Amino acid sequence: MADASGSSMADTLPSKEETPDNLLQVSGNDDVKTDVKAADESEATSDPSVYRYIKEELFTSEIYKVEIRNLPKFVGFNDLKKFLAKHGLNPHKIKLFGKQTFAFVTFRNEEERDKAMKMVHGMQWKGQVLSVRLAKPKADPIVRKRRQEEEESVGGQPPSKRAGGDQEEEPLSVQIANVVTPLWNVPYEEQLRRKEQEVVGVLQRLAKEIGNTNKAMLPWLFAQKGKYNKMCCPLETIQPSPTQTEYRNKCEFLISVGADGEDKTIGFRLGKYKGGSCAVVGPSDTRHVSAEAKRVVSEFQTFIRTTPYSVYSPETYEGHWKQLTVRTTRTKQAMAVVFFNPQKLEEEELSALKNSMREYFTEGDGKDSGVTSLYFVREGQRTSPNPEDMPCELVAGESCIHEELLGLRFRISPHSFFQVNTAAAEVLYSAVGEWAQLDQDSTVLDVCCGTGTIGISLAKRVKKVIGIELCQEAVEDAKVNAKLNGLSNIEFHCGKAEDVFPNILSALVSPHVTAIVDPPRAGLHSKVILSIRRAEHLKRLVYVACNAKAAMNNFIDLCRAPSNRVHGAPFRPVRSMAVDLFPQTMHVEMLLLLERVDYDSQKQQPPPPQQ
Ligand SMILES: C[S@@+](CC[C@H](N)C(=O)[O-])C[C@H]1O[C@@H](n2cnc3c(N)ncnc32)[C@H](O)[C@@H]1O
Repeated sequence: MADASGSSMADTLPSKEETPDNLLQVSGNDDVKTDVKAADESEATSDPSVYRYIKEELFTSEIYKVEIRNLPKFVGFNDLKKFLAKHGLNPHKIKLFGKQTFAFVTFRNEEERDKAMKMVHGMQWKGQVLSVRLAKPKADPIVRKRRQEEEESVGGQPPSKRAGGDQEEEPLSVQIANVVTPLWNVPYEEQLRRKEQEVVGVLQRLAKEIGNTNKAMLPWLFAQKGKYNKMCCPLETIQPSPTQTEYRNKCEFLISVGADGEDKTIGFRLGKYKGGSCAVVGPSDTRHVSAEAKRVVSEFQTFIRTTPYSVYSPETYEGHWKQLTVRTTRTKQAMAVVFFNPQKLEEEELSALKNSMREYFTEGDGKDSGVTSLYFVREGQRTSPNPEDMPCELVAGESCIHEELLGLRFRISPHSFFQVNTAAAEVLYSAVGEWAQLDQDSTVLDVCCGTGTIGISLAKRVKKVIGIELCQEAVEDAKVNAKLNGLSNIEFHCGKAEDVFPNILSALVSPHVTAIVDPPRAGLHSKVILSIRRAEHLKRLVYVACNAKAAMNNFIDLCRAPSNRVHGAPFRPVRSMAVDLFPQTMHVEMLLLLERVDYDSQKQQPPPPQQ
């Protein structure tokens, strides 16, 4: 699962995304309480510092925010998103508040916001006349919390000390383990059992949903539920990760003040920014981080402590050092990408800093750190929501790293996605290959293909592979990777799957088409699902889900009865399995094989479309 930067990463790591801009991420009604409070405060507060994060050169959609009032009762996040999409509006974030009849919606720019205001204000929806007005940006939670603490402070004592009394705190190594590897003290067998249970829950729910949305499947469903513990299909034994510690090949570390009081510390954030904490703890005791990554962190920490530049504070927006991303490979290469806010530094100062960094890691004390690819990112200069647009300068070494997987070789660029657990990805891809039942006549559609790993691992068995991927850098990698592995029956297309997939699919005439989809956490856009449904020559689909709950709507749409909206025979789930790519955390990857219902071979008439 991942994000636009390429992280399907079912990732527990605190990341740079917890900036104020992202605290109001598009979501359903999950954190209603916090945000009702935030909504009140965005009206009430007059403290200007809580809005300091809105600086002209930074992208934040909070400045293009509106409040839509008088919504019909019981509309959900998806209803509102669809309603706005129907009118050509594409919001950046939507926030609804439980049973309330208002929502906050942000846009990417003034033009889109103004268009929404004009269009939606006065519009009728389910008998309600909507009203729209400008809304204030959300207050920065950490600054708000500090203000609160100051107000509550008695005799200068920080509130944490007052509340804590004599209670002993757990050591920092335990506290951070609880945050980033919450299952660290659970035996691995038990971790696997819990994850399998999660997937059982998903398949049981899917059985219910299929029953509700496709009555023609009820006899089949009834038999399946009877055989498979109320699930819609059999669940095979969960596949463990070959290694359960030090397995991560990519980690995003923050640079901040250490929870132990040490300045300029590189590590994981102990609490959430939303909860008012910026302190970090180094990864030396963190189980899933590799020894190689720990070495890079340690060298980087030594280096930044020699520089005159302070750590960036998301509270004051001052300071420089912000984040370090480390990627390592089995081939003993390491990519380090450091995020630095230049503030008002002159170009010469920045050049001098980059030169000293280059020297340190190529000739100085850092030369044994293992870094083979060193990047410098000017963090404060982001003017767009797309992380690929961030200027990423190569300071030393190679521009890419290379990983080995299933006997193949893969180039990886800084923005490209790559599964974070290489050994477990081999288990996952092997199962995908087996389940897809391919032969020399098959055409494979590798949807959300990243650096081409899945398609490339299958290409020798099939006639043709077509990969589709949003990230330009990943597509370039995928093309190089096909060549590196001597493959010529494979092509890659760059774009959003929802834009390019329908045309690719309708142009395909082969009767042996299999789709393998591996989308980011939120799942596939409904346009992709609808075109899969319409393409009746596509009989088999392997769905790789890094968040099976979030993929539920996709599963339901693949299986629901045909209707005016959904054309083409439905699919039904026939096989499923979990693969543990993320030991010590609750995340797990789920595989679901779906096959097209073949009415002909069942001597069954397709049911009339349901309205
Ligand atoms: C979970 S990763 C899977 C990548 C690849 N299959 C692998 O195993 O390495 C999801 C990929 O989808 C890409 N992506 C995100 N949104 C997309 C979209 N709308 N259309 C196409 N690709 C998208 C991401 O850049 C990322 O590379």
